[in-house]
Amino acid sequence: MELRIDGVATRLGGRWVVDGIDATPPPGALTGLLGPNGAGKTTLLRLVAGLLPPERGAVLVTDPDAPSGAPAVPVHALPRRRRARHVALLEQESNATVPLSVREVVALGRIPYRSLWGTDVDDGAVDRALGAASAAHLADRAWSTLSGGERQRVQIARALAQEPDLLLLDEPTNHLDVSAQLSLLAFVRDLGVTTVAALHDLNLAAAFCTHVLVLSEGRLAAAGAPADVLTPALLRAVYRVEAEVLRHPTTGRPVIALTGGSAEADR
Ligand SMILES: Nc1ncnc2c1ncn2[C@@H]1O[C@H](COP(=O)(O)OP(=O)(O)OP(=O)(O)O)[C@@H](O)[C@H]1O
Repeated sequence: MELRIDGVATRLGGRWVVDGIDATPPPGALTGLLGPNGAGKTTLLRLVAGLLPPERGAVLVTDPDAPSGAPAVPVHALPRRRRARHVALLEQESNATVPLSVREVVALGRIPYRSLWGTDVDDGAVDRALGAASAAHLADRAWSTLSGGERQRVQIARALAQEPDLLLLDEPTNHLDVSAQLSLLAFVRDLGVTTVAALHDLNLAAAFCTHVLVLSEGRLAAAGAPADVLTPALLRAVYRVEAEVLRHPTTGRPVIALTGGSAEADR
């Protein structure tokens, strides 16, 4: 799915928390959404998901159900059911108390595909999603008994079960051990689906993302390939840290070595 973020801005609590963002994440690839706490990443993901209408600008997507060559449309104008089939958002918080099994939680991702009368669930899609998220072994467990990392895998499986054309992930590596972080990001990178993931780990972003968007106080501070964007000057300006940017000996990707604390605190 093609996605264009066109001058998007919105206020929350009377403040512009997303303030005029223009970006075109590459279709079919993994884009990292970076920036310090409070920079506006979650809010931008909710705008892109169509859950929050922008006060200014528009989030434009190609409608997969429209004839080819049809113009892009604002995502929040897509009918809800159609949007739910094509756009999946994995949010940061999950409710731990719902009395469902893991398989039932993942099957929630299939709701937009159900016929009006049917109770039919596409077990194949649920199984594929559980497998892809390395959560097949959890299928019969009660959701409320899972650890944080296990819950995160199941949430990812639910988003994948939706078989979206646009996948939006808010800190998907949260709670995951290092091996699960690597396999999740390798999986979504190779999925061929337009994916935007808010990430705090700059080295994971540098290693797996085709493109990164760096937000700072609601504005786009930089966008492009990780090697072009993740420079010491950018890290100092946006994160207030001192860092050296090395090259990975085998992949050639940037490796960020933090060398000092807050540049602000050192002043
Ligand atoms: N409902 C709300 N009302 C008022 N302010 C809000 C609301 N939701 C978010 N904000 C503020 O908007 C700003 C952006 O928040 P957002 O959650 O988008 O940032 P973020 O980059 O995802 O942060 P983090 O890395 O900490 O998750 C923050 O200053 C936050 O306090």
